[in-house]
Amino acid sequence: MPALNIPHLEDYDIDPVTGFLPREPLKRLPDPYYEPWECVVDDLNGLLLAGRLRERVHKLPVLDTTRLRSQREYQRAFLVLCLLSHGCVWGKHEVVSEVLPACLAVPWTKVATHLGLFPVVCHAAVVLWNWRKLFSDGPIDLRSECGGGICAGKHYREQFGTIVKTIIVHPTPLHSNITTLATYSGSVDESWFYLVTTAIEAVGAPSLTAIVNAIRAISERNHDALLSHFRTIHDSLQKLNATFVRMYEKCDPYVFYWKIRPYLAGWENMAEAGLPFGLIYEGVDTLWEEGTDYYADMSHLTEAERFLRQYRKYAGGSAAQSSLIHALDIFFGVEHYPTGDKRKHAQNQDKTFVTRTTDEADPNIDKNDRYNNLPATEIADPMGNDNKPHNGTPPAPNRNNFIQAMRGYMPGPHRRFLEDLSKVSNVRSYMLKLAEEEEVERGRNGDGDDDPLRTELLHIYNTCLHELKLFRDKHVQMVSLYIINQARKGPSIAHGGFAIANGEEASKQNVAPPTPPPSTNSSTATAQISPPVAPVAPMEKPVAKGYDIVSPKPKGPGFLPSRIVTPSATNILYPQTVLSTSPSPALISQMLPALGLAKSQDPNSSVFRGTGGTNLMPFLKQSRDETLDAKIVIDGDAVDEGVKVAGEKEGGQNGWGTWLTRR
Ligand code: HEM
Repeated sequence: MPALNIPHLEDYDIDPVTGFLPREPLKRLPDPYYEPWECVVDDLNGLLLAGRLRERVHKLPVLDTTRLRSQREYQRAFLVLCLLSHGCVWGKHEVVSEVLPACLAVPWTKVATHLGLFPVVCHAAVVLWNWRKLFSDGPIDLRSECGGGICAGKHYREQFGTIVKTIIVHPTPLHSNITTLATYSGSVDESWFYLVTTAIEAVGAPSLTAIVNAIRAISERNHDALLSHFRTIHDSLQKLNATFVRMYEKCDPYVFYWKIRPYLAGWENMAEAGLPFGLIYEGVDTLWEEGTDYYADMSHLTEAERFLRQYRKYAGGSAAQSSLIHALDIFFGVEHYPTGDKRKHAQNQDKTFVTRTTDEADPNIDKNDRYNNLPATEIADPMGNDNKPHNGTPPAPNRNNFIQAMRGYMPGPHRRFLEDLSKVSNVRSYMLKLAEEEEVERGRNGDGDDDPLRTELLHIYNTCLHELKLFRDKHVQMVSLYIINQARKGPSIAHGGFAIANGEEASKQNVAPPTPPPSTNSSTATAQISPPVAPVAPMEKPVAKGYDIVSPKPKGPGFLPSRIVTPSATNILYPQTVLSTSPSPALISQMLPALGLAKSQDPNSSVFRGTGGTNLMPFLKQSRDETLDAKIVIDGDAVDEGVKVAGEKEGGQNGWGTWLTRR
């Protein structure tokens, strides 16, 4: 049998201990030449709050990226440029900017190209390269041995001058050992959002070594070793799930949706957020290409085509870009298909691979979704490593959906790892072969007892898949709470904290004007308002509902409010004081350009978009179901029936997660 080309983690910038995370990211670029960038990052939150980030950015020189010396320096530069660029484009309560100035666009594009990325914020920037340890000898974890958690009541001996004191650290599972290097909003919620994901990468790291070792164990037919690697992966998956739900502890869904998420949006499918064509990278897409002396002749293009050529479109940051989850999917043979394509993993029915292609007409598939039109990917040689599929059936899984597209947003070496892993990962095929043997044995003896190790392997394979499916269950619940519920409820302070129209401008728009405080320069506030809103019906008597925003009964088309209530004593500095007398969230969304991706949505709407532009609920639920489909069934029984029942209780209708999402 030809030797398998099993990837070595180190060849792909993957650490055997920390996985896709570097041992420790660089905290600051060491060359003083890059201080102008670092200084703006130091002031980022303050500048955004003051509405002066763009002003400061425009004063930056166009720095040369050839002075960056190492991969870690490039990674730090990329994070810095993501922070400045997304801050600059989305602003804070400002009209979105569709041009990125050359001082950011040029170096960002160069650094991104070096790292194999697109110049847009991504999981690698804000999660993999955006943390540091608080105690250098502690773990990269949200549970710190130093602070307790797993070390109940640990005693520390600390020396104070000549006195040695014993300090008892009280155990609490809430102690953590990591913090972020930077955030857009300056909020602890944003830090926590990234840190939970960083910790997930850390607890998932041992599974990467186990994945490559398991593939090796299969090639050596070493079942004992294979079982041990499966156990490592199972352990990682359990920790991953336990870490994942800690998101609820310190990341408030409201803050996430209204204050954090807008910064993570990209410029694809973002017409509603104010970028209908994408973003112009000033100084990057010129007619002349300096390096090659190439002149792009555009004379054959229409004026409209030339206009559109100026813009670039990229999806925004999402943990869908986590190489860890992709690696697990590849290893277990989880197949993802275009959203709406309900094909099953045919193995469970007839032990063949799926053979249907996307050419078949399927009314559920959105043909206009570019993620549904990607080329098919290769899959591993099943079993024989001879490029011939197992059982002679054609391996034609077509992983051409959003999840596949997200690989374009991973660092080049990590993406290559996934590609190479796909070529050698024969685990599923092997497990199918074991399942066939088990079935034959059961047919013969009425049980599969002749090889308990084989039964155990099949069991743990399914149990791991069950954990992965649980992760996706919990994820769907989390997305409901953090996105869908927030969008439906609308901003909970009068105007989401955004500047609102006053005086003449407001009356033009039939918006009740707030009274500015005496010292306020009204022209600055009105300058923010641009799109006209549909006329609204005359006002009725206000209805106050405690701290809730007045929810008017919709009349007429859409969900435009039937009335707006005049604030009697408006105080724009403390808008909470006029909560019950403010315009409805729906109207606010329409009158303000500055909400970006944060929008209230019709509660009856069924389409909610992710930062990557997916119709997120059908997409995420399908992804979860596809994980379940990969389980191996023998004679109609899942090999892990017991686990399934227990898990379903946890993720089912009466679980605490469900309670949370109903709040
Ligand atoms: C507040 C927490 C979170 C929210 C609101 C959230 C939201 C979303 C959304 C909207 C998508 C759809 C894709 C898009 O359009 O961007 C998505 C996909 C995804 N997210 Fe999250 N996410 C959260 C946390 C996480 C964490 C901590 C992970 C861990 C790695 C994660 C992993 C994924 C993965 C792997 C996908 C791709 C779909 C799949 O494989 O099932 N998410 N997420």
